[in-house]
Amino acid sequence: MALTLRPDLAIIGSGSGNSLITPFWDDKQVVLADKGIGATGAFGGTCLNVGCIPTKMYVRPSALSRVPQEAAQVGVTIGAAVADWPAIRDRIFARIDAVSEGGREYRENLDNVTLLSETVTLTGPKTFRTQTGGSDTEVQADQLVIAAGSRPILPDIPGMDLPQVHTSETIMRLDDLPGRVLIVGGGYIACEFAGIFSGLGSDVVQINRSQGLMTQLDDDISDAYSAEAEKNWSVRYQRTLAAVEPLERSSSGQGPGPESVRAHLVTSDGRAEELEVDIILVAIGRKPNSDLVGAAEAGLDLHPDGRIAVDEYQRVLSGGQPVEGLYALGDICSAAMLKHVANHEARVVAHNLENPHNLRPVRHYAIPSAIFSYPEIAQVGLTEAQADETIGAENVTTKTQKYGDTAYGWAMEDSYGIFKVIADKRSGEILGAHAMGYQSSNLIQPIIHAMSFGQDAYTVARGQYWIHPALMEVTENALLGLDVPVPENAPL
Ligand SMILES: Cc1cc2nc3c(=O)[nH]c(=O)nc-3n(C[C@H](O)[C@H](O)[C@H](O)COP(=O)(O)OP(=O)(O)OC[C@H]3O[C@@H](n4cnc5c(N)ncnc54)[C@H](O)[C@@H]3O)c2cc1C
Ligand SMILES: NC(=O)c1ccc[n+]([C@@H]2O[C@H](COP(=O)([O-])OP(=O)(O)OC[C@H]3O[C@@H](n4cnc5c(N)ncnc54)[C@H](O)[C@@H]3O)[C@@H](O)[C@H]2O)c1
Repeated sequence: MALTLRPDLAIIGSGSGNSLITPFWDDKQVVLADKGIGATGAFGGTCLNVGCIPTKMYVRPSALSRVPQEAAQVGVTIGAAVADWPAIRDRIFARIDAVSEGGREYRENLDNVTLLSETVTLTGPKTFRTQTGGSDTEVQADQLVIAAGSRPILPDIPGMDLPQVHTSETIMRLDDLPGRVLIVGGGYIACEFAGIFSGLGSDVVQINRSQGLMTQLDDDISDAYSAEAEKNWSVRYQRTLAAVEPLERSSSGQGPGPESVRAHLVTSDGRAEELEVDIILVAIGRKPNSDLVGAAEAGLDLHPDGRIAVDEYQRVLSGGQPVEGLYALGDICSAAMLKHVANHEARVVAHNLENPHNLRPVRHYAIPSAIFSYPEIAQVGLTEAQADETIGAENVTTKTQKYGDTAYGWAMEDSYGIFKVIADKRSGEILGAHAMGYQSSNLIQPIIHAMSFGQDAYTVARGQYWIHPALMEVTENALLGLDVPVPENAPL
């Protein structure tokens, strides 16, 4: 028999959606539905279980494994690093699994929250249906938030169901460090895992369709990063994966191990190549889960890439009009699939759910991101090409500061770090920044701050002390190198 729940609020997705259950709802009824994520069906969404947090917890040991190399450049000999994959993996997931399980238990034990650990499908704009314990449950909510995220894309080619073929959802739980890894893709996930595995000691081959890695970034950064990556692991451009086949150990016990696979690659000019590896990571993008929740069938508007369409208040659109009390947030609707964006949208949605007569808009300006690869990359705002197109190249000023030309860069013996700032030469307005190098995700924060609060480049550079000789002088010097006006009574 069908059970019908009529909560004040229903949420699909326990990632960023979980944070919507504020004290405001303590005396009201909430339904939270999540099917679980990754190999363990975990509670709490992508970032915690299979995304930002575990990847960065792998980045740290991988970076430490490179210390002997870096130390040698400044005259210190350290013995070869040995990465203990099971120990690294277990440290990471002991912490993460406990947080995820604790989060699930907390929600299960709240009197005002019903947790449905099932896949749910919309039956109308604010109703959905699930199967729990063998009986249908229908949820008819006063207000509904769709925060169902995104999932990895797998190409439709032979061999994608082999156990050696992974996405970011499974690769972090491997039994052992793989000897030979093929990474398919040249974006965020591919570049982060290429950095992780090569640092820990695997032989990494990364293939990408285009010429260059992270080609969506500013050209100078994409070029510089690609050049560094080529030094640190094997990179092959203009190739795609066509098929994967399993390889068996020969009867003589010789040849590839029982768990190897042969990857069939195709070059852009049609040549076939083969590669034997232990595992393959496919990281060619993610798609929004709007199909999983049945958004189109429920009459919701979708972008061509499958994202749910929302207005500036994160209200879901149907026939071009916002549906009252229906919101979406995070990867399922956002152009920027980033956790800090999903978190901001969740704060806006939380406010709007609680204050339907005083809606607040989202702020999608100066959205930064970092790629925690080796080297690390960080970016915010326009690329130089976008700035040229937006305000005319004659009005654009840029400065690229090398880490190696600052005092701390000398201390590090840095040979590759760069920090590029782009500004409007007429006003000093900062339009963007793009950096590659040690801690670039931190060095870029003053630029994000300045762009968010409308501070001009000169004032930011000279209106505050910069600690000498900290690495942050890279950012200061980049700003000082811009050809921008000095405001009247400018700080000295
Ligand atoms: C490997 C990796 C590394 C990343 N690193 C970073 C980083 O360093 N920095 C950064 O800013 N971003 C990073 N991201 C992106 C970031 O993780 C996402 O942008 C963010 O987690 C999205 O949050 P969300 O709430 O929209 O979705 P999610 O956290 O994915 O939550 C959606 C939930 O909905 C559930 N669900 C989906 N469909 C249904 C359904 N029909 N019924 C019931 N439940 C359903 C899913 O199981 C999931 O738990 C990374 C992503 C990946 C994959
Ligand atoms: N540090 C971070 O903030 C972080 C880390 C990981 C993921 N993310 C988020 O997750 C999203 C998804 O990451 P991603 O790396 O999967 O996607 P991506 O969009 O960053 O990169 C996809 C890559 O795959 C290539 N590609 C696409 N189709 C292909 C095909 N058929 N064959 C071969 N190559 C193909 C593209 O050229 C591109 O290089 C990112 O865009 C980002 O928003 C963020």
